[in-house]
Amino acid sequence: MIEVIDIQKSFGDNHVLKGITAEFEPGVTNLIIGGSGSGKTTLLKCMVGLHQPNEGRVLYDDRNFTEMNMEERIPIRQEIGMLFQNSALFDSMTVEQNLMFPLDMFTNKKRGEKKDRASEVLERVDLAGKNKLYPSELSGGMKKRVGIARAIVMNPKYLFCDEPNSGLDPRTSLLIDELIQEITEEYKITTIIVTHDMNSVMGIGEKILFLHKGEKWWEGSNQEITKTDNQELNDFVFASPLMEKLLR
Ligand SMILES: Nc1ncnc2c1ncn2[C@@H]1O[C@H](COP(=O)(O)OP(=O)(O)OP(=O)(O)O)[C@@H](O)[C@H]1O
Repeated sequence: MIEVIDIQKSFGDNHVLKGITAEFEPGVTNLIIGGSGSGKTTLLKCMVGLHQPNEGRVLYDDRNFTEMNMEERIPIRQEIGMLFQNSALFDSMTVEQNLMFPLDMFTNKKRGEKKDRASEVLERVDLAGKNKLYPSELSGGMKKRVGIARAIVMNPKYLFCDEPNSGLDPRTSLLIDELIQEITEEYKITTIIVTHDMNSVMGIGEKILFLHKGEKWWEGSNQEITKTDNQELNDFVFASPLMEKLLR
């Protein structure tokens, strides 16, 4: 479980996060949603240590990440998988080399073991046999799958996904969402997804945190989100006329 307790973050005079407190459970997909500029990415960066919050704490299974120095954070960092918006694969490396990169960096496994692990995770994301391809030879959806495979290659306890559907068509988005949800359940990962995609919210929003102007405005599930009378949340959920038609 990850807990954030009273997280505050400012950039100069811009008070972006105004005291966020939340819990993220393992084995379920936790979504952070909100309008542009509401502070979603800033919260995610505070959680993984890319930003230092001005106030508050981030606890990884009761371990106070915020007060650790760089060296003390290493074991927790190794338990974190990250899926970036653009998949962030190394273009000059094959799929297999991309997958072996974290294993080369952080483990003493033998080459054969690393290759086996790369093949194992590729199979898990339905890309068996694509080891020798380069990212330029893959579709956007396949790149995301490789990104997911790389994020889980170290068997993470925690998985952070920043806009996992950006740039994908609706059908591929759905498949990527389902894959993330399956992996989360299967390996009991604490998964946190930053998104503003309402399809994802309705599809895999088991636990949803809605940020508004740097505050936790609402939290609940996708079952509850369409029934709230919270005005700002309704404005977000029903921003598209299609959602209005389908869900009202
Ligand atoms: N490194 C930074 N330096 C200064 N200001 C920043 C920095 N990062 C974010 N901000 C500011 O923090 C606010 C929240 O930005 P953030 O990226 O967290 O929002 P968001 O909810 O993720 O938005 P979006 O959905 O558009 O990605 C914005 O006003 C932004 O300008």
